[in-house]
Amino acid sequence: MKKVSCALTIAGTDPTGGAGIQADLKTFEELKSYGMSVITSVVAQNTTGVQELHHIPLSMLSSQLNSVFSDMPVHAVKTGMIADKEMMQAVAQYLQEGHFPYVMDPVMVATSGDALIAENSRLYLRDHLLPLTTLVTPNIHEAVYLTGKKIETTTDMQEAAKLLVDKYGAGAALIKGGHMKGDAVDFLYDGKEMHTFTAKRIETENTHGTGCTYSAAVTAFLSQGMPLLTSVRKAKMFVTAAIRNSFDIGNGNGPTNHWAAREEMLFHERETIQDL
Ligand SMILES: Nc1ncnc2c1ncn2[C@@H]1O[C@H](COP(=O)(O)OP(=O)(O)O)[C@@H](O)[C@H]1O
Ligand SMILES: Cc1ncc(COP(=O)(O)O)c(N)n1
Repeated sequence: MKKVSCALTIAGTDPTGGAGIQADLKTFEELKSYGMSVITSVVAQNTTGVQELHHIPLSMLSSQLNSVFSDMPVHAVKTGMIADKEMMQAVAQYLQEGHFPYVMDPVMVATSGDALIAENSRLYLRDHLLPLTTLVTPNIHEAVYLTGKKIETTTDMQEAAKLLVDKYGAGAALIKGGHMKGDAVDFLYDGKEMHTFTAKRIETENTHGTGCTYSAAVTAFLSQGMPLLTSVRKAKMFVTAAIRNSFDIGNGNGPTNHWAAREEMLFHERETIQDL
C-alpha cells in the first residue's frame, strides 16, 4: 500500500484562489501531502479586498470536522480564519483529542485591511487555542494584538515570540517580518532557542496569501514527519520562491506562484546536495 501524508486545513475561502483554503490546498499538493479542507467561512474576496462574508453554521462546521476525523488519517492540521468564539470552541474539541502537529495562522485581517474575525473573539484564540499549538505564525500586527506589546524592532519581534511561548503556552512561535522594513526576517522561538530566517525583500505588491502559503507549507512538511526547524526552513524557501514568481494579476495585491515555488525549491535542494 502506498504511504501518504495527510494534511488538513480548517479555514475560510478565497474564490480568486490566492489565499485561505485554496492557497493551502495548492501548497499541500505542490509539497506532496494529501490535502483536506474544512471550511469555516465563505469569503467573497479578491486581490483588492473583501466584499462579503458568510460564516458556515456551527453544526455544519462540526459535521465537516466529524466527516474528516471519523474516516481519514490526519497527520497535521493548520487553522486559518476562524470567525468567532463558538467556531473556535468547536475546532478546539477536535484539536484537544488529536495526536498530530497543529499550526495556527492567527488570521485576523486580510492583506487589504478587511477584518476576518470578530474583534471580541481574538483573545479567545490566544487563551484557548494557542496552548494546543505546535506552532503559531503571526505577522507583526497579529503578534502585537496577541501580546499587547508594540513591535518596532527585531528585538521586539523576538520578545513577542518568547511571550507567546513562555506566557501564553504556544508550542513554538514564528513571528513574520513581511510588514517590517528591509529584508524579510522571521524569528522562530521553540521554547529553547531563537532561530532566524532571512530572505532578501522582493520588490512586489503581490503578497496576497503569503501567510497562508507559508503556514500551509510548514504543515505539509510536519505531516511528513519532518522536525519543526527543518519544516520552517523549507517553508521559508518555498514562500520566498512563491513571492519571487508571483502573478501580476487582479487589480490589487496579486497572488503567489505555488508551482514555481516547488520547482525552485527542488532545484535549490539538488544544488545544495551537489555542494556537499
Ligand atoms: N516582499 C517580500 N519579499 C520577501 N519575503 C516576503 C515579502 N513579504 C513577505 N515576505 C515573507 O513572507 C512570509 C509571510 O509574511 P507576512 O507578509 O509578514 O505575513 P502575512 O501574509 O500573514 O501578513 C514571511 O516569511 C515574510 O518574511
Ligand atoms: C479566507 C482568508 N484567510 C486568510 C487570509 C489572509 O491572507 P494573507 O496570507 O494574505 O494574510 C485571507 N485573505 N482570506
